[in-house]
Amino acid sequence: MSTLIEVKQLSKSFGNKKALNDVSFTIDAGTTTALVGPNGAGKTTLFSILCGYLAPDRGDVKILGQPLRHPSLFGKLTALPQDAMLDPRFSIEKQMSFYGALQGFSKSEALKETARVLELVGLSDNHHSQINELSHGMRKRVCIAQALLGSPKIVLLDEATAGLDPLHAREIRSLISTLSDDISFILSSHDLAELERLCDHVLYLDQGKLTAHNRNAPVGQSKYITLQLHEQYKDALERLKQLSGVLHVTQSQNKEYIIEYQWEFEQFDIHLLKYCYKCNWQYHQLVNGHTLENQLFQKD
Ligand SMILES: Nc1ncnc2c1ncn2[C@@H]1O[C@H](COP(=O)(O)OP(=O)(O)OP(=O)(O)O)[C@@H](O)[C@H]1O
Repeated sequence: MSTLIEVKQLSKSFGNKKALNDVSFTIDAGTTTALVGPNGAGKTTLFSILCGYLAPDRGDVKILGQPLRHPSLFGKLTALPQDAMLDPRFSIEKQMSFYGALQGFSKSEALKETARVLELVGLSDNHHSQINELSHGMRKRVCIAQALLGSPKIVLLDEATAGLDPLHAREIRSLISTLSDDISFILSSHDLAELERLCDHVLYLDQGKLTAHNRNAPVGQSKYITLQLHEQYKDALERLKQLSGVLHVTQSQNKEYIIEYQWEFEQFDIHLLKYCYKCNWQYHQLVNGHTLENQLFQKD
């Protein structure tokens, strides 16, 4: 698997404030990465450095094997900033082809490229629409289309679904999921359930310090499954501990259990579901591994 981004010992301060403190990680091709962290953790600073908008104080960054701001990276890494704005005075086609021209496309190529990306985001019928004729979800899709101009390999999306209603947020998630076969996305969001569905690699930043998690990697000799039941059933914790193959069970929150089981146990999920059925428990959700929230915030 080829490495898309390699960051070594990256630091950035604003005055006395260490926004990024000795951050190192790699991102491989074909992964969708979540960038998670509380307010002020350093996410935007990291995005800004990767985009070349901000220079780091220290550290080494390679994107597609090249140093930051290398001319060959132009158009290969793009970003949708958190508060991307569209100009209400111009049609979508006009704005997009303008951005295409800034990327070096001729007028006719820019129009062709605009048509390509608008089709990708499902807005082929809206070339001539003005921004104020579009819903919030459609506007967000236009911004994503803008980030797709020139067929980038890496796209950074800062809070791509923030402020959208559940339906439009779902539309955007499904769009990202469809496009992620060809593009490696790095998504920053405060919505852990959203990142859970879309990402296989998590970068967790807190006060400028980073820990990385591979959500699919088995740990040691056991595996984990997170079970959410519909109700708080009597003795569920004790009964789950009795199930064959189970090594350890913790109750992470009301109605939710993290079950550690023997790694060689095949189809443990089916085994567990049959057990739920036998106990007359209705289950709400079954997630292989820890839920992202548990993985990041629970010490067990
Ligand atoms: N231009 C700046 N000048 C001074 N301090 C800054 C500047 N940019 C960021 N900081 C500080 O650096 C730290 C990291 O900020 P950053 O915006 O990267 O966090 P974030 O994780 O993106 O936060 P949020 O989730 O709230 O968007 C914060 O303490 C912030 O106040």
